[in-house]
Amino acid sequence: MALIPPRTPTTTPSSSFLQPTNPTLKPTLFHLPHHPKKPISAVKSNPISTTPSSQKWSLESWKIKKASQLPEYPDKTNLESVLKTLESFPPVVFAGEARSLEEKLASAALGNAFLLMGGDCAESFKEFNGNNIRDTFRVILQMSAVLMFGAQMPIIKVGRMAGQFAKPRSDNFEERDGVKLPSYRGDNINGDAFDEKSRIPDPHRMIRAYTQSVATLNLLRAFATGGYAALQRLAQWNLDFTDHSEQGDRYRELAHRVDEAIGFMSAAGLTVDHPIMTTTEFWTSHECLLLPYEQALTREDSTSGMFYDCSAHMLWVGERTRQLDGAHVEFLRGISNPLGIKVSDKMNPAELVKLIDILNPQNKPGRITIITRMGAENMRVKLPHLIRAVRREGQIVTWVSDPMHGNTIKAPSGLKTRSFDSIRAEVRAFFDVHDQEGSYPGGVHLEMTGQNVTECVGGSRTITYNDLSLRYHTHCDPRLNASQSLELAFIIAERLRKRRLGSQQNLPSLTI
Ligand SMILES: O=C[C@H](O)[C@H](O)COP(=O)(O)O
Ligand SMILES: C=C(OP(=O)(O)O)C(=O)O
Ligand SMILES: [Mn+2]
Repeated sequence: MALIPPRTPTTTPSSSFLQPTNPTLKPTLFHLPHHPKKPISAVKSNPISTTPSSQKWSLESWKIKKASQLPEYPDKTNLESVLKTLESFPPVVFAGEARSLEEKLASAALGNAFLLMGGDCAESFKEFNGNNIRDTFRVILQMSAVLMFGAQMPIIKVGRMAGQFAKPRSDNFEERDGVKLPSYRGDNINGDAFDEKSRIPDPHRMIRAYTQSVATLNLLRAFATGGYAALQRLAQWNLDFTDHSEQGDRYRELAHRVDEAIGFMSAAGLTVDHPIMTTTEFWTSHECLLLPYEQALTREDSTSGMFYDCSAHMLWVGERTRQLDGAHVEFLRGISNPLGIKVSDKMNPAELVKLIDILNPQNKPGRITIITRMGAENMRVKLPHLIRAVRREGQIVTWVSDPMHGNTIKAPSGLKTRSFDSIRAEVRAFFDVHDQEGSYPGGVHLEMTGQNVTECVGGSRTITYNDLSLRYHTHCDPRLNASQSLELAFIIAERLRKRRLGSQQNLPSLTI
């Protein structure tokens, strides 16, 4: 893999990174056409202002666009020097891996695989240790086993891990007891302690985030391929605290059935020590928010001549930064990784069609995952129109539900939380709408952890408002704990199972 040329010094070293520093960098080579689609006729007359995708893209073309949610670094020289260092560092992932994830996502778009994306809302420097990484990985493996059992199709496992640091915020400031400070924006930008110094954006945090990402991915790869993830060990993934719970019992029962199936395969002479059985594939993703960092880790792939953001396999654009003519969309259209688009109830069908066209002009399957997050009621009203508009244009996308971000509420104590019931209701609405529209529910995107935290209320081991403060450790949004995650996986698996049986027997309606 060829590395990008060293950053050309800016003419005005102190200028904001919102200004172009080197407009002569090579444009990307776009993919060859894969799937012809109809012209975006419905959108041609749309007044929404856009970036013509014919305009030249470069690594820095985002800098002349309006960028929301980016920090203003006080010391620009320091920033430039950190970015140069990051540019000289090795990529975190390899482009070929991102391409292989894209292929898997293409099969989820057609209903032949299911995507499980999960991890912290915000990774943190403080909670960086092997046990946390292992526990989140382990609960994702457990959920994947449960889903695979129900769906009987491949489960694509993607962690919100090894790079999920930067956070978009609703408010630029936070006020406590009459003191007003800039908001915390993620450990790669500033600190969450409520004091003036912590809240100043510090570019050196990007170096720490990079090293943490690399170490996290190193351990994930070791777990995925070193024997920990072998299907024969399915029973051993059970976490201690699910031992005497409903979820633990259900999981044990499933593990027992898988063990029996493996015993049967082995007796029949099938090779159960094949890598398919003893290793797993695991990918990483995060929100493509902190553009200077993402640019610094973008490399031209020597095997394809295309640019890949090598900070993660998959990147997504957030609900707050997905403006058609904004900097984040401009950056993302030129990188070749598979992309997610977060979509709330504020998105209208014509705008979505246009955004997909900007980011995937060649209509490549697997390139675009639409992650809807709007609450159950909005979902039932809005999602059908989005699906129909995308289908009318012949655009191929993978539809995924994020049942977390449309359901955030404030507990009486003031802590942010989400109720398990509203999360389940949104997942149910997602499946109902896809059944109704004849489209494919391609996956789920969850904020979750392997730890026994008390951040979301409800679940079968009920967490109440009063319990929230017991183990509320998140740096940003409330996460499902391991037991709640597994419970949700069983609910989704049952829905996938019914869908499978329904399609086999042509049953008309399916319910959770
Ligand atoms: O994770 C998503 C956003 O960063 C988060 O929901 C914003 O939270 P806020 O509304 O407290 O700023
Ligand atoms: C910021 C996030 O989501 P959204 O952009 O959907 O609000 C997130 O996934 O943490
Ligand atoms: Mn979040």
